[in-house]
Amino acid sequence: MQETTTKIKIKTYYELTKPKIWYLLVFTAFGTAITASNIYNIEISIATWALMLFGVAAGSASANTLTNYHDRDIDEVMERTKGRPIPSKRIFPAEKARDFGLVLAGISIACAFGIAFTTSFWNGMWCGIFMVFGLADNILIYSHALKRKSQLNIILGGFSGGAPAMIGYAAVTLTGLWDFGLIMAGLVFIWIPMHIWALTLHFRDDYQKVKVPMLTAVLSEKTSARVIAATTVMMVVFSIVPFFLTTDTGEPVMSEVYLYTAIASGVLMVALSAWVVSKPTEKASWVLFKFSSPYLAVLFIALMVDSAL
Ligand code: HEM
Ligand SMILES: CC(C)=CCC/C(C)=C/CC/C(C)=C/COP(=O)(O)OP(=O)(O)O
Repeated sequence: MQETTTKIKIKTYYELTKPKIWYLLVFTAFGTAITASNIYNIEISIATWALMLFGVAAGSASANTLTNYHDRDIDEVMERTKGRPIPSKRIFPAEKARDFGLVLAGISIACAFGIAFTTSFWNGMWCGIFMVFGLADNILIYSHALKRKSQLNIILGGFSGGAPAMIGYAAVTLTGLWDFGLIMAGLVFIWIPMHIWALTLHFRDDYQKVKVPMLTAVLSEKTSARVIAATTVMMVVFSIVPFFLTTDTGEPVMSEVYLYTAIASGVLMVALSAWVVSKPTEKASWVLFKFSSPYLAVLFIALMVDSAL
């Protein structure tokens, strides 16, 4: 049956937001909220869930849409991105995408601050602050300011990756926000280099074509593979930190369930990164990249399960 034009348009705008990416971003907010709720025994209202999850989805979708709009010139050239809605003219003029992204940004900020009415005033204020920070860091600092200029673009531009986790936590409680909340957001931040540098090693020719200085598109394949392995080891070592955290009553927040999950999944990632070092081929880096998202999801599942035990 012929798909209606409206249905095609909705699917195209949905595709523009890069849903595969914000599914995981929303999942980190969800996982952080469940973990905080279990540790401090706090009930999360339906209204708070709705504002938090929809807000993070809208915020991440907005960031992805507005960075797609900003990068429409290089996306048209890169093999990996030239089929996207803006370069392929399935959304035309491109300003329609920009306006869509701006509306989503407004909705996401309203949702985040709205948590002031469902949890409490300062919870909502902090959620709003983290949302504005996430949008600004990803759109302005990463995409506009650093992506085409600095080999460390994903470092300063990567803090936004932790914003959903901070929003998920602050939506539930401000107790432990700057230690346990920050650690969970830090799991996402420290995961980014392995995640993206494995991908950019795989697509190095694409990035060289558009002169985007991703570190592993600029360094030699051999050095890039070593950098990826080093960031993977750093990520795996950091992933064990939650096991040593305690509440202010000295209660450990995690048990061996989380510890063994983090170690087992970490060993797999280190082994994959060792494969990239031994054979810095496009295939090895692609496999490491494809495993990176499930790996992060497994860590957040372990946090949720262990905090419920
Ligand atoms: C500065 C930070 C980041 C950069 C530069 C980055 C870059 C990328 C790129 C270029 C892709 C491939 C997209 C495509 O070809 O369609 C990708 C995929 C993805 N990213 Fe990231 N990313 C970053 C942070 C994050 C964060 C924080 C998350 C979630 C917590 C995330 C989740 C994903 C997911 C789920 C995919 C799809 C993976 C797959 O296809 O298996 N990314 N990312
Ligand atoms: C709360 C909030 C708003 C948080 C925002 C966090 C966020 C959207 C992170 C996504 C980062 C990301 C996937 C960048 C894509 O890089 P790229 O544009 O270089 O990828 P591309 O080459 O595929 O276009």
